[in-house]
Amino acid sequence: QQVSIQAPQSATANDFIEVFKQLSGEHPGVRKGHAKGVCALGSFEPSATAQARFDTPLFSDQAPITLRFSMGGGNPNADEAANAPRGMAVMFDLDNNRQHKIAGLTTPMFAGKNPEQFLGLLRINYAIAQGEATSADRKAYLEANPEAARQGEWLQSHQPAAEYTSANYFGIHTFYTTLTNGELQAFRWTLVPKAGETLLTEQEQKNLPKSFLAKRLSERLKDGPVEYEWHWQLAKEGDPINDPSQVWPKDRETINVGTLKITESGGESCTPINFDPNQVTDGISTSQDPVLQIRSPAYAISYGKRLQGQ
Ligand code: HEM
Repeated sequence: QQVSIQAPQSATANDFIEVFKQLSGEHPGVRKGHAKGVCALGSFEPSATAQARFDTPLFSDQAPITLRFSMGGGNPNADEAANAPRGMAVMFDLDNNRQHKIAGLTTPMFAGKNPEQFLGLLRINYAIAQGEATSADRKAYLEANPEAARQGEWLQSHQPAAEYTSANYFGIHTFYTTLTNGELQAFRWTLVPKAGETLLTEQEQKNLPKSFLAKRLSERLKDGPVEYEWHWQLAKEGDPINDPSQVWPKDRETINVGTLKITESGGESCTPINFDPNQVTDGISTSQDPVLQIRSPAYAISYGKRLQGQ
């Protein structure tokens, strides 16, 4: 197979399921992305500011939440000390049988401005693993597709968090919310641990076993709940809406829309959930970010396969 430094012309949800399988092998019954993870439970308390400014049932009342923390990638035995993205997914159980879902990463940006750039990067990684391409090919690809390089650069220049609950998680994509005056406002979210970030030292990274995050989580929760503030950054005219490889300027107005409190971990309550972030409640809508859009069919294929034991 010829290695191309151009991103492919097209990328389908099935292309991703295929390349995840190539990169990580077949693991029947588990998620095709973020295969390794742990469930948690808790509650969400909206802030008075969120209730005053945004017209959505997401902020009507306190709500139970079901969460899953995970390692990026399709390997259920992933090394948790690696400089790799981690995920946090939350389902909010709202009144009147409504639900809202979010799923973010520990990196502020994604590895590509569109699915094609990300797919090209994964294909080069696979070609390298097969001995059919070299790191020079990868470098040439990233020079031709600089947006696909940003997430990797960020990961190389930041130590991973010491615990699942001591990291910031970024929603990355743009969503819209309805203001109480009826206008639409574009926003991006971040979950910020109230106790702050703690990072692995390079020494710990070398010595830790492959799996330590689920244990650290259950030990942490023995000391009491862990809390996150949920920050919504509001767009200004001209901010990139549909490009998840670009972050917005830090000075944008940011609202603390509420507190997520995590009380328990373990069990299987999150296993049968498809945390598709396009499944939003009333008063919230999705942007046309093509990476956000392709997540629905990719998650649905993965969900269907794992429910069938494939
Ligand atoms: C082309 C882009 C992407 C593809 C093809 C993709 C694919 C997948 C797949 C197949 C799953 C497993 C779903 C399941 O079986 O329930 C998954 C899980 C996940 N993805 Fe993505 N993803 C993409 C982009 C992103 C982005 C941009 C983020 C964060 C902003 C993200 C965060 C997550 C998280 C946190 C999970 C784990 C959810 C859980 O715990 O169930 N993904 N992804």
